[in-house]
Amino acid sequence: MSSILIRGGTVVNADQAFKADVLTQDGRIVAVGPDLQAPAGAQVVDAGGQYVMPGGIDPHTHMQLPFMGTTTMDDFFTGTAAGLAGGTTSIIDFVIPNPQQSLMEAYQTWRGWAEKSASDYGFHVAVTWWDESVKRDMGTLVQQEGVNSFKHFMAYKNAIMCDDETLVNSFSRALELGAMPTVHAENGELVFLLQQQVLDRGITGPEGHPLSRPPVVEGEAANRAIAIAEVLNVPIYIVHVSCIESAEAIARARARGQRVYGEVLAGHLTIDDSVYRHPDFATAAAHVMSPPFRPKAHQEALWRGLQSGNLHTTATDHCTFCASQKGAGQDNFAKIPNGCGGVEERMAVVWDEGVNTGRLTPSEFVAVTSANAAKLFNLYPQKGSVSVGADADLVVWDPTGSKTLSAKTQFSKGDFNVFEGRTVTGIPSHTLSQGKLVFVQGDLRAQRGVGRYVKRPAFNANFTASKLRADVTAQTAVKR
Ligand SMILES: NC(=O)NCCC(=O)O
Ligand SMILES: [Zn+2]
Ligand SMILES: [Zn+2]
Repeated sequence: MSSILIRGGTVVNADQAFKADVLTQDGRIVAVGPDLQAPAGAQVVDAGGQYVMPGGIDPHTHMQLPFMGTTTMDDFFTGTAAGLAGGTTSIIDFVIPNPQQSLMEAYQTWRGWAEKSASDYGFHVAVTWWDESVKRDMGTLVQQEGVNSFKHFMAYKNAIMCDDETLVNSFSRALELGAMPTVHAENGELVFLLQQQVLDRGITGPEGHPLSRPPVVEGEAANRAIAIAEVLNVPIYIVHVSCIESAEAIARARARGQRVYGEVLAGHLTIDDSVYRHPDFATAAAHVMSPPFRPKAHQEALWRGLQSGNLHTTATDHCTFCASQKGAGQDNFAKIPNGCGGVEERMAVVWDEGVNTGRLTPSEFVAVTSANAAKLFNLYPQKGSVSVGADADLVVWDPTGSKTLSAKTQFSKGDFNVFEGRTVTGIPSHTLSQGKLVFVQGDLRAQRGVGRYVKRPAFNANFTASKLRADVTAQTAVKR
């Protein structure tokens, strides 16, 4: 039996914050309340002056991803370990089948890769093509494997991009199954065209990347995906919302009563597009991800989206490539592998820029770093809540602790840190995963292979309500 008593802290949940001790036993929270006694043999963590919060859930990572001719630096062990160092105790990663590859085959491959994880994890599965076997496999994944969300890339033409026919088929199937469709919203045809045009103008460096993926390209795809979801009466989740255009598309749809949810990345909240004009190729290329970082005005709109409740989760899209991998696009920005890190820094960056500036309360911070993702992907309250019976995935958060983020001190295997030199105030002092201390005052004790695959059952309430609404508002024929 292993037990930990976290004493003297302020428990922060998404709905309230209160002074209480937290007792864990065998991987679960068994008591939350004042003046708890430590059972014999329990370890005691002094949380005086600190917050005790649900461990972060990063609903968008890519560990060990084969992408654009190479594979990310962080695998499932190093990436989840880096997450634990930053207070993130669960990730939801992506199974991405090649077009024509069976979904089940790809799913089994990713499950194998993920066995080395140090923290708990789940998978969204991408639908990159369509036939009857895809439809059948979606059913197996939901009903037998605990996958309740499917991803659709509206970009990456000639690779994993979905056309509208696939979107419509897959969204319809997701509705039948009670699974959440999610989209990477960028118009891949326009990106393809603009990449050619920018290259033809002689712009071959990383500064061409944002020129080929302007906000309107993201806005068009977000509007299209939302419209398809509206017609089909299915909820939809838009990943890495980076700009005013797509944030407004979500806000408009929600104002019409549509169930649309939005995710925003720590990077898009804090980094602007000036990085692409850095004179050093490696520095500029290290920031190449899609959608790209945007002019500053977009950042404030994303914060307002989180504050207003029109955007719901914060993620990282953690997808690390090193300088030599990014060098594949030395003469052509379109060949630079897309992706940046952040799983280790998300919590601290969102706290520092969100809570320390008064944009978010500590409870709102918990909502956007864990509880909302847990609710949207049906993990709540097992995850995302400090309550009796929940998993003992916790972070003890020191609001006065400070550190300067850097590639030199990060645990992530990438050789670059997009938050380099940023000093953040508010950092984890302790992280607990499955009731074990895995990070203590800078000492990372992550263990390879102890992370568990977490099954996420199909949805009920949102989907039942959407179906009921469709029935109530159904068109009727005139009886003549
Ligand atoms: N975001 C990115 O640039 N790389 C990972 C794949 C994706 O999420 O689009
Ligand atoms: Zn994406
Ligand atoms: Zn991604």
